[in-house]
Amino acid sequence: SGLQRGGPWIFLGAQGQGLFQDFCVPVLQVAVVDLNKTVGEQCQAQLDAEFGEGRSVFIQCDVTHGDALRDAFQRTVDQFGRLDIVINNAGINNEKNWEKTIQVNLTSVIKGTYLALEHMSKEYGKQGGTIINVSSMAAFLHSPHQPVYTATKHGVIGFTRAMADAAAQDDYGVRINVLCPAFVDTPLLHTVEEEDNMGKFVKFKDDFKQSMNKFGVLQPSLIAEGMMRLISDPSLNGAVMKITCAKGIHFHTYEPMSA
Ligand SMILES: NC(=O)c1ccc[n+]([C@@H]2O[C@H](COP(=O)([O-])OP(=O)(O)OC[C@H]3O[C@@H](n4cnc5c(N)ncnc54)[C@H](O)[C@@H]3O)[C@@H](O)[C@H]2O)c1
Ligand SMILES: CCCCC[C@H](O)CC\C=C/C=C/C=C/[C@@H](O)[C@@H](O)CCCC(=O)O
Repeated sequence: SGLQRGGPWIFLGAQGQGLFQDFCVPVLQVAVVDLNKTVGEQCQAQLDAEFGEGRSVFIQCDVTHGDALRDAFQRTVDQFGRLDIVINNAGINNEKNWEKTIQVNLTSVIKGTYLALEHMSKEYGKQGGTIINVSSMAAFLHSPHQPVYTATKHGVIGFTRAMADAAAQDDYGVRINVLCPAFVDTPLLHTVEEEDNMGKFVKFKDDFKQSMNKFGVLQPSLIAEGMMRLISDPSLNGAVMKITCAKGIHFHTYEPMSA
């Protein structure tokens, strides 16, 4: 991957579980892409403080706006000269406006992956790279309060595994993996309390809290560690990394299909 080269990253969905403090990359160039200006500027200020000015750029962008997303990739490449790592992390939890949830959590991950390939794949004459698509343990443990969120996170896994096969078979030089955290201590967790987000499923909020108590809540630093492993291990392609309090960082295994 580009990690050894300290190559440019694009990180879509900035709040990103407060991840940046926990990435220990010696030479870092990163574009933080987020809808929320305050969050994006805070991330950039953290990066400036940690790594020095000029290594990062904040690009305000709604990932559901196709042209804006394309521009965000182009601006990143214009600024840093190339792209090595893409993390499709932006996600929302909105069962009331569930079409938007599909747009952000699934459609934009697909678009972000295709744009990443345009800038990194050998198919396009580029040098290779690595992509992480963020799913969730919700894809493995169904719960009544998030049917559409759950569907999108299933979709992210299916899309990523199929694309990883395509990348390997057609020699894109790009590894594509998926990361599935359990509950993580970020603002997203609080959205389950809000009728505006959950619609009629808000009545299950106590069940949701019970699940959190049962399974525990992860700190963002462990998610950063998982991402670093996906980025730096050249053997990983099509991997489904799970991160839970009980088992830490581990991988889902699939039974081979019998004929
Ligand atoms: N927090 C958890 O418990 C948890 C668990 C499993 C998976 N996840 C996944 O991790 C990812 C990050 O979530 P988080 O917990 O850091 O949430 P968060 O709400 O703290 O951060 C998500 C970021 O995405 C940005 N974003 C939302 N919609 C956007 C859009 N249309 N365009 C651009 N940016 C947009 C937000 O502004 C925010 O900064 C999501 O995909 C989420 O589904 C979270
Ligand atoms: C409000 C939106 C936030 C979404 C929250 C997450 O996306 C949903 C996380 C859902 C479930 C987490 C379950 C965790 C379980 C584990 O601790 C573990 O016991 C399961 C182990 C299964 C395995 O690893 O094979």
